[in-house]
Amino acid sequence: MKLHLSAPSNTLLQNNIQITGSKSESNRSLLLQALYSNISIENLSNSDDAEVMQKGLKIENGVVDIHHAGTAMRFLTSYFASQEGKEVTLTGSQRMTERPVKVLVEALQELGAEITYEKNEGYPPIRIKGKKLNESKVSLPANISSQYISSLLLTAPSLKNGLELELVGKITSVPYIKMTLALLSQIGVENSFEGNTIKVSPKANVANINLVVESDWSSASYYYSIVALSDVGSEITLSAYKSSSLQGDSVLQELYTEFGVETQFVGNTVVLRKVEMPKEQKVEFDLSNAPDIAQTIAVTCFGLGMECHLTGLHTLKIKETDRLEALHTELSKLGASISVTDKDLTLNVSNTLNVDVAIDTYNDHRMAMAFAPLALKTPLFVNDAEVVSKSYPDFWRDLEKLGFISKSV
Ligand SMILES: O=C(O)C1=C[C@@H](OP(=O)(O)O)[C@@H](O)[C@H](O)C1
Ligand SMILES: C=C(OP(=O)(O)O)C(=O)O
Repeated sequence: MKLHLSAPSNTLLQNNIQITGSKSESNRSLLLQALYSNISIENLSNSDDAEVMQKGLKIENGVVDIHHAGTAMRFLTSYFASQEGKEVTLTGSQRMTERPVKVLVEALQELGAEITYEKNEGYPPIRIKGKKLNESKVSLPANISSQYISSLLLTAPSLKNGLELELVGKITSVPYIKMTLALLSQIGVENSFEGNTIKVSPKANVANINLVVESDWSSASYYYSIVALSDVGSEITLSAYKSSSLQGDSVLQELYTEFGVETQFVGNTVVLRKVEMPKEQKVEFDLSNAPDIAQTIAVTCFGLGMECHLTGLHTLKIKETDRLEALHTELSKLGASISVTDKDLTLNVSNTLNVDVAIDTYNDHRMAMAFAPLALKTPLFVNDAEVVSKSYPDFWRDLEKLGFISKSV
């Protein structure tokens, strides 16, 4: 589906949007629920990634296809490795077969798991024969993806002796590890994270508990961008959020003050309000703790004609697409002056803003959603717009609620 997207006739925006549950919290909660059946979940994400996770967890034997869902691929690897009697092949989309899992597979093998590669060493598809994992200590590199660590931690309480992880190197995407540990704490699993060591105690049963998933902050980022690019006085209310969030992307509240967006909590909603911009016309952010909002921020800066220097982006090359290359290509098409390395991005001021550019999305939901707010500045096309369903299936419908005009062409 190719969409042509243009601005609302009134760019003084006023609306309420209900955003689906965090896919990160959902997929963690689902895995814990598979281990402890008396966990219930509220505000589960309606995303493709949560759907494939639910389907995957039901399979006992055979092929589990998790499409583009990185969390499902990584979380299910430890889960199936520790499930005696189950034997599965975990696979996914073409891109998933290019996203590395070696660090996780090797850590699990050291714990006693039986996992083999079906095609290329280090990458899915992988064949897993579930076994009792008897070892309880392992070290692994922590600078490639935090999902490997969360994967081990989620399965840890079901192991006979729990788990002790030693993280080697600079730890990336730390808030996601803390989210995993916080959810373990919520269900009563003891854990600690001191220096480079994480310990999780075993737990046979948990008390009945209802996990309430907060709505997705990464999805909220597109509204931060929309408000940043709209008229002073615009206001969008998002629900349902918690003032003490487990999601690292809630840092948007601070970062977007640089773009004239104020955030206020009213009950379980956040109100985003556009105020006068600060004088500073350049931002520098280290996003190693919030990699999923890099695309949103780069596009906001371009739309506002601001310079930016984003660092800590070393994980972006192995996500749904090489996001650094994708940003470079698509922002250049629009007229940006941009340079990228394998870990940072620099946007210089450019006076060009091309009209009706067709944005390619590279099977990456965040490419589609990050560029959409730019329609407030110039009409554009979005190719393969359906990719948004990976995390936010209602995205285009919600933009229409704000008055954006989207036409399938
Ligand atoms: O654990 C999680 O839920 C996630 C961790 C992050 O990945 P990395 O740790 O690979 O950066 C993030 O990009 C992804 O969208 C979700
Ligand atoms: C990187 C992402 O997802 P995953 O790694 O779970 O596929 C994302 O949603 O931006």
